Amino acid sequence: MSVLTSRRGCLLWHRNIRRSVRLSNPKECFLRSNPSYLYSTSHHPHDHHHDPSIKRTRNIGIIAHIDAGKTTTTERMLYYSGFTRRIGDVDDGSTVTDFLPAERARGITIQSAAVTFHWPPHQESQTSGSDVPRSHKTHTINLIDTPGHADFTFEVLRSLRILDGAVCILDGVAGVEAQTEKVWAQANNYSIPRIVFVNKLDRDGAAFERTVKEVGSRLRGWPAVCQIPWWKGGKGRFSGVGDAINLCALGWQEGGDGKTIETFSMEQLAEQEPEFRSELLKARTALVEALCEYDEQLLETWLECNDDTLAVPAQAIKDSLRRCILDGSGKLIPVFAGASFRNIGVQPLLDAVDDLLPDPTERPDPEISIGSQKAGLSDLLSGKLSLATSTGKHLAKKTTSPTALVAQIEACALAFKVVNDARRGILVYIRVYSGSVKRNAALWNTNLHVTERAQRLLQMQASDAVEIPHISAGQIGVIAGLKHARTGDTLISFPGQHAKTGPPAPLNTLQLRPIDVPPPVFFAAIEPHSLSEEKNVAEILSLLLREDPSLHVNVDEESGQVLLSGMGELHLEIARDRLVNDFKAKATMGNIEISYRECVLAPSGTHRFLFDREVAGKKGKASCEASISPLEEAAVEQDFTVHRDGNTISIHFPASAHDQNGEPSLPPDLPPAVVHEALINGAAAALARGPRRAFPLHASHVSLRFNPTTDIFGSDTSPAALSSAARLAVQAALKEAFSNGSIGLMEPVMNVVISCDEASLGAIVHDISSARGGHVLSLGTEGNDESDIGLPVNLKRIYAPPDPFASSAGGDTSGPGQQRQVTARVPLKEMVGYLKHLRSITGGRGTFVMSVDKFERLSGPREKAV
Ligand SMILES: Nc1nc2c(ncn2[C@@H]2O[C@H](COP(=O)(O)OP(=O)(O)OP(=O)(O)O)[C@@H](O)[C@H]2O)c(=O)[nH]1
Repeated sequence: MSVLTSRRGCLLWHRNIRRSVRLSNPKECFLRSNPSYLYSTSHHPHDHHHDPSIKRTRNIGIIAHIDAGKTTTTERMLYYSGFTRRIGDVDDGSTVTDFLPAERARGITIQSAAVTFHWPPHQESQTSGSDVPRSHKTHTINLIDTPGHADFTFEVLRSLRILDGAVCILDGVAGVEAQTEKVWAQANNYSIPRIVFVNKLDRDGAAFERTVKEVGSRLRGWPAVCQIPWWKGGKGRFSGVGDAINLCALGWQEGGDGKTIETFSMEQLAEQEPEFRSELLKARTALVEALCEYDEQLLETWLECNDDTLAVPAQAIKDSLRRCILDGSGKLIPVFAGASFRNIGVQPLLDAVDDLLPDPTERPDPEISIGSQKAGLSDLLSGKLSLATSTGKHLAKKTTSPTALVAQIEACALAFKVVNDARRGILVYIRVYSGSVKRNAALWNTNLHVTERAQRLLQMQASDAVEIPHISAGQIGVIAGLKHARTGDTLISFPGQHAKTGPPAPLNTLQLRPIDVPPPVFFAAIEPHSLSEEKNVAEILSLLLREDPSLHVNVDEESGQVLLSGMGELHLEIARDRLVNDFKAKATMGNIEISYRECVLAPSGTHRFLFDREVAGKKGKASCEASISPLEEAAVEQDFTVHRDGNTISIHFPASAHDQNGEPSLPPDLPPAVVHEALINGAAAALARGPRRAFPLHASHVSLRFNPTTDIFGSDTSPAALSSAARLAVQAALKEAFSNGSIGLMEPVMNVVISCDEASLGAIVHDISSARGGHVLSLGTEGNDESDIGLPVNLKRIYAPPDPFASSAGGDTSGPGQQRQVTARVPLKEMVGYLKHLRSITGGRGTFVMSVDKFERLSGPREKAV
């Protein structure tokens, strides 16, 4: 049984225990009643000599379903912080954060921009006094904007991994939507502390109670209602909120800019809004009771207040909320209320960001990969991680110990966004995880293996920028002028590093919070309007790829056709907009099509290819042997193996070709790393185009055999010649497989989650399983279905104030329970245009999300239909 279903029992249990050990030690009493003291002394694993202002830094994001009001809320935040002089309006396209023309036109956020502002503004802050709430001291807020559409999931993931906290905005009419659930689950994976803001409470049909219950049923955490909506006189205009933490009401003037907030004490409410006052008292009791189930410290305070929930100090409640959400599990979810568009509720939400969300030093150690090991960054930096064993022979040869090497790392940062700014050129947004990136530092890019100099460092304020001398751990900033760094690359600064090969291995492979990008499933041909445009179009495409590495470009070796592939139709449409409208490329994008794959069904023979031709005016000669087999049958135990786009490529050197250290013996101008890269790139190019229908290969294993004595021809053997030899040898193997009839076709199969009401369930299941060739995996009732997302929550116990405008069906706990959730696996081809169909069979109420499960071999009749 869960904690939540045994609320009362659990409370009593705590009380008994606590009563019997009544605190007698004054120091312990002090610690318990001053949780902030506990915070400041807590030792944190990666708390290495941070600048004190880091405690007052919040790196947060706003996550929401499309149209929930993220942009509107951000704009209000910037306005109240004094950052902008007028309130931007999404509908007239003048907002600060959505600054790409494509975003303005669509009114959706497709690109994360980080904006730095201060809350509260300096003139309103207080700094003296130890019991001053956090929200009275000026904090630096780095707000990272995240996109809301499913096609931009990787944008979302890339932003999520650098956040320390998030505000999730819900539409108070639509409630919790499919995309919100998806992003919420991703935020759970990254353990990001979150608070919820129920927006649009001014709209007809707004239902705070229903939305709160959906927070419980669909986000699977306990909603801790911190504010309740205030409709004047019970059913009038939405004009403010009741604050259950501070026990007061906050009122906003109709039609004003929202800067002036009128506070109403409980005494005033007793006179003017007695019913609202009594609801607020209920909310306070429910809040304290809920927190006590998760937090013994608050339970203690409550007992000290003689069980009077109203006597519990506001600060103790804030500290408790903070502790309860710090682990990022989403088990308890603080809920706030407002209507950003009417300028209601935004300032208290900002206070909650300061008060409840963590500073960078309170976050868990960031994940890294180094060589083939996975670990935490502080384990590496503190020397706890044993590097020598991971890469054995590489480090053994070095004279410096790995610990001493690690100690020399000056800075470690993650590039989380690349933006082409019309005025400033290419801007790379970074988050620094350790040390400090200084102006002019040489930065080694551990993904691309190049060094670049950070010539200018900026702090971005949406469309304005301020030059800064360094960006230190925990902070977010921008490097201007980098030529290579892409979204997702790790940059390290290591004094005395070699400009070409970077820091010594394995430090040169250090990667922060790596994420897996699933394979692209849609593609379209890009046709430059003329030959002279080709180069320009190629440059723009490479910039698009730097911005968004979930886009891929393939140039077909034979036809010369350029194919752009991505995660979804909208993903490619936006790329086209960027290409044609924003970058003015003179090119056309063809139809968006499903990206099938080819696979090898049986192992091929071994093919040797001797390449002997002039490449760019220079003689090139090299040879190589290749064979190809189905991945599951291959014994992948070669000297050197890499995974590429769902395939593996191995290189095997004959035993005679190794030196005494076990490294392949190669001429000095062709070191192992160069030979590996050239051969792998050649093989990967061959795999990009299958012999049957020109689709990329998938689930295949290439084995390359390379003998330096017979395959290298003195100075005629360049890396380009090696690549060509490998490519042509693999192509020969593929050709053989094709002529033997052993090339199959594969299609992307999606995991689909459809939310609908009970009435449309039958029609949806029938359509999915008979018309679309899908398999229904489960039919859950939201809220009852035990999934791995979190605890099942007992809806009946959740507190929320009654909705004054509830429809006849609403108002009881069964409301959200009627929602059903269909989980199915369906071929992507059958899901094209599904939203329209779903809307028609559900009267517009059904929603769905999907993600690639895997590629599956096509059966005979389906294969013919391709
Ligand atoms: N009535 C009302 N409308 C609102 C409120 N907040 C936002 N809106 C409207 O809702 C629409 C969507 O708001 P946005 O701020 O663009 O939403 P978003 O979440 O940023 O959307 P994307 O950028 O598309 O993901 C706009 O037309 C807003 O004017 C609100 O509090 N009340």
